[in-house]
Amino acid sequence: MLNLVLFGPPGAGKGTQSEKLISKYNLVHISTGDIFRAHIKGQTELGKQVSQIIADGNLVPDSITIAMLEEEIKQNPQAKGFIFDGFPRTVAQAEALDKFLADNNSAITGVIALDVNEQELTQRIAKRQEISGRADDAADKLKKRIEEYFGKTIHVLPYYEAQGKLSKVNGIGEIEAIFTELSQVIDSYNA
Ligand SMILES: Nc1ncnc2c1ncn2[C@@H]1O[C@H](COP(=O)(O)OP(=O)(O)O)[C@@H](O)[C@H]1O
Repeated sequence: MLNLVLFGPPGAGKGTQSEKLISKYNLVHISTGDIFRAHIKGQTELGKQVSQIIADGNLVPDSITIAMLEEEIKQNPQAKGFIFDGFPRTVAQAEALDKFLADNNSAITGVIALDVNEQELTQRIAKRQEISGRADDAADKLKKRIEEYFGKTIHVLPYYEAQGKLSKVNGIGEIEAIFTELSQVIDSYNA
């Protein structure tokens, strides 16, 4: 199995690159942000529980997020591997994912962090909001999301670095050029 964590701050391009990677490597894409948004749109119980938290730019509690993630993995028993996009966002989530995969005789293959500076992120998301209309893309909410990233999520990096699983790729430049670099890292896992 090829289990990849695509890591990076809001607006780093995780979604864009995930779409390209799943078709190249035949993986299942799990974006916790997309799943939450689908629940909110479908007005499910979970959706109602998280909609305000997300609109405010805060992280959803670990217990809710981890349970949802595990459910999503279980629903794809035929998967050749997964790309985790937007998960794990806390060290507790990373530990839970490791444990869940180990219990299923699997593991994270590698973690690739897309490196993008804060100024570029803010510009990209301002542009995206014109199209997405996402409430959490508004300037004040975005500020909160970036704070959550640098306050909590960034600590996931040393967690994986200690396991020797972390690679970094420059997330600024042409989409195709970044995709090529990501592919090179992934191909090196099997080499
Ligand atoms: N792993 C997670 N843990 C906690 N909250 C999450 C997680 N994934 C997504 N969310 C919630 O969904 C929101 C949107 O996530 P996402 O679509 O990944 O956005 P982006 O990458 O643009 O920040 C987050 O700001 C957070 O509120």
